[in-house]
Amino acid sequence: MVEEIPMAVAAAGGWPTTWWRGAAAAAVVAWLALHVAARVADALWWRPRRLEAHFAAQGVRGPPYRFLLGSVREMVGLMAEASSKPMSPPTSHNALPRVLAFYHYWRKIYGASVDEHGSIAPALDCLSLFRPTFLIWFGPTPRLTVAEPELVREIFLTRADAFDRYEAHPVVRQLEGDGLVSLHGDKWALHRRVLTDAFYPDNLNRLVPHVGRSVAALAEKWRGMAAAAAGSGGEVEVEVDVAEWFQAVTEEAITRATFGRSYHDGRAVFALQGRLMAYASEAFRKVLVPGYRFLPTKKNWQSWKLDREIRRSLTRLIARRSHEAEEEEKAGDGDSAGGGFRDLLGAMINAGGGERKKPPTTAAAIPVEDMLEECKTFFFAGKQTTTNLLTWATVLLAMHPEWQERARREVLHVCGPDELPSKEHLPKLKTLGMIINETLRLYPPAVATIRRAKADVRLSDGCLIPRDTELLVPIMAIHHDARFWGPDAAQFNPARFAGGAATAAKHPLAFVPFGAGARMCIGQNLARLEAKLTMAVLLQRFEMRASPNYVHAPTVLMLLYPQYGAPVIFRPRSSQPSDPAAAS
Ligand code: HEM
Repeated sequence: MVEEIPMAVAAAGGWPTTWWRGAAAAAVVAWLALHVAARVADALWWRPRRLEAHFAAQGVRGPPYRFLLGSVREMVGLMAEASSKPMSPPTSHNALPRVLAFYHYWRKIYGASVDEHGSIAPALDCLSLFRPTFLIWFGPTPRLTVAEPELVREIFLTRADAFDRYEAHPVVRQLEGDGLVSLHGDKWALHRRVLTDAFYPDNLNRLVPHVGRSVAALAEKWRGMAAAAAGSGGEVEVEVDVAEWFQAVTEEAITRATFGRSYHDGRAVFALQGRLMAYASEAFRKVLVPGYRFLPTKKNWQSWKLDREIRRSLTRLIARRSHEAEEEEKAGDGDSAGGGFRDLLGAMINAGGGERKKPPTTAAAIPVEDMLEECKTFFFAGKQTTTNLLTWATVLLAMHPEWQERARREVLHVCGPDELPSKEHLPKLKTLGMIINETLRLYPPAVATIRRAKADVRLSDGCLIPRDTELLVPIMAIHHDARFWGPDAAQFNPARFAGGAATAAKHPLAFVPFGAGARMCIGQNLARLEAKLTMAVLLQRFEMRASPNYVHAPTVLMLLYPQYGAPVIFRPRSSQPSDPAAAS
């Protein structure tokens, strides 16, 4: 062995040089390792500790930061425990402790002290004014929870330029698409400008007959099921899980809104998108397994294949629509969506104007790739959110027969017992509007939203929020806060909205089911239209009551769901319209 050394030394250019090089390399490696270790230690330990101290100095407290995990383990534990038991009592709407269990628990411990009259405790520093504000840790990232409407105003409206939309996890982004929801800067502004017109009520009103017919078709099916149950000796009624069935209504509406006259092709694409979302939601449950979405599992293969298929179909559809738009332009016919309806895809294609003369895959105002992502976003943002609203509204009407009867009287008075509600009818359904608002207050489909400070931000009260701090706005907590809604905050009382949404609470920003400011939900008119229309058609045709199989257990998995489904019993009303169009 000993003799071999000189040979190796010779081969490497001699002892001294090799020794020197080896030592230098080792030193560099050691320095690099130390540097990386210091950076990692700083990111995972010292920085969180410094931030903790920074916030503590401003009077903001929270659960202690734990290495790497932050508050996640406790948060998951609190949420799991809360969702292990249904609501008690079962008719209660005090759902906050169950849905945002971590928030409810920590707010009691760390929220700024407030006396029993709701006054701020004296001698507190600036941020304490924004009761209840406290700090939690999403891994090593600080997350300030902010449930004070004045501060929400600053985040969403007056200082919105200082905050960015939170960057969702890649699995969530795969679900929601890289459309409006996740865009920033000029690209977001362009898309928002191009799409806004299509969401104006005058345009959406053209969807009323289509959506109305799809609800009536659903009602016909349920009537048929009730008749079949009676035929086999049961009651003339049917129990359905509305959380499942309403998906057909919302899918129809968002497909029409997105594709307009290309509805049939669009429907095929969105059917694929629905399957893709089912796979992606499964991946979402495994989100804590790093890299899971890249593993060549059978499900992942299938979802990659589906994704390719969706892209191919949408690209073909866009190419065809672009060509048609060009032909119409030549013929001087500007009505590219047909029937006067301005659909979202058409709006994006037409945004190119003169650019459209280029082949559709080259640069246009909105490139094809971005249109694809935007269509995905509409499907994600528009379908499940509205399904949840319809579900909770139906559950609440089933739980509150007095309000159900009041709403039915109004619907029968305005629309009659046989007619499908029209666009002229909808604004007259005031009670139904109040019920929908109260549903959005108690059970907001989007329970929270997150912003990230783009730079160090000093708020108007003088408090400093360091760059990259996330701000969690727990929409549901604000909606349930007795300081703004009064002592009956946890009760179902649509009458509080009799004077409109802006004045229903003590603060106009205490009701934000669709967010606020420039990034407010672009689809809220569509969601409200679908909700009013669906409820009106069902009230005309059925009496509804809660099923004994229903377990009241709202829970959150991205959105607010009924944990064990939403079975509701529908009994057809005797003076029943039979709508032949709906049955077809
Ligand atoms: C009950 C139903 C709905 C609820 C509760 C809801 C809720 C919300 C909320 C809270 C935001 C703002 C999030 C934030 O500020 O971080 C938002 C944004 C958005 N919503 Fe909705 N939404 C609903 C229906 C719809 C529908 C039908 C569409 C149809 C396309 C839609 C599309 C969007 C889009 C694209 C954004 C992002 C807007 C932007 O950043 O410019 N939503 N939604």
